[in-house]
Amino acid sequence: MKFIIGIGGVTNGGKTTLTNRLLKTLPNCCVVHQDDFFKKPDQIQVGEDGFRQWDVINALDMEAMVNTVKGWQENPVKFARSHGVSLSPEVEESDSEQRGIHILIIEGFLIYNYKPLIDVYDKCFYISIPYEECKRRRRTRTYTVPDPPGLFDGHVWPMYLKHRKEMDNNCSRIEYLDGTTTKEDIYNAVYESVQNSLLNNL
Ligand SMILES: Nc1ncnc2c1ncn2[C@@H]1O[C@H](COP(=O)(O)OP(=O)(O)O)[C@@H](O)[C@H]1O
Ligand SMILES: O=C(O)c1ccc[n+]([C@@H]2O[C@H](COP(=O)([O-])O)[C@@H](O)[C@H]2O)c1
Repeated sequence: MKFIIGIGGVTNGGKTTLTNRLLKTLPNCCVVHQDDFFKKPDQIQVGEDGFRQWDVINALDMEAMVNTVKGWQENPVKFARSHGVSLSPEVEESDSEQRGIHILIIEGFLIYNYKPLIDVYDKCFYISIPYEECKRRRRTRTYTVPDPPGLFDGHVWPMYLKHRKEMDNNCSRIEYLDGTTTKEDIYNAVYESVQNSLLNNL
């Protein structure tokens, strides 16, 4: 069985933290990080506001991201091996590539704002945190391209609000998580919800 989990959420909401924990506990679990598909800085347009427009879907090579997801869908065993993910004995010892549960986590801040991806998820999660907490966490973070002064209020947060509205209209299956509760509580809620869905799908 193949099963795809979406972990979306606002920047610094805790997506990577949650994903890394799930990767350690879910069987045969691979990941696709949306951040790995950012285009190069010289390909990112400068907007009328004077900022490079990083927080829009065009800043990402979404075609390449979808192709990576398709690669997993076509052969999750091959994908796991080529990404150094260890497989359960049930899968390793079987002659059939189809045996066992294969899980893919798709993690990122705009994973529910791109039409070709919306229908791939078996489970959709979204982590939110309030403005002040988001701004505080973002200040402690260094991206490959550091934030210029004013980027958060001038671009990041307004784009988040816009995409959030778009996403709420696009996808009705999302389970919302409060990113200000503890890492442990968030992980437990998601793990339990995934387990229930896996049992129902068997
Ligand atoms: N539940 C939480 N409570 C407090 N801090 C958190 C929580 N989850 C993540 N963080 C912290 O917030 C920051 C951003 O987390 P990260 O998982 O990298 O976010 P994202 O991948 O959504 O951008 C990190 O410093 C992380 O330790
Ligand atoms: O990873 C990069 O190359 C990169 C370069 C410039 C900006 N980013 C920021 O990455 C943010 C999304 O990632 P995340 O992990 O904070 O959800 C988004 O708000 C962008 O402004 C990321």
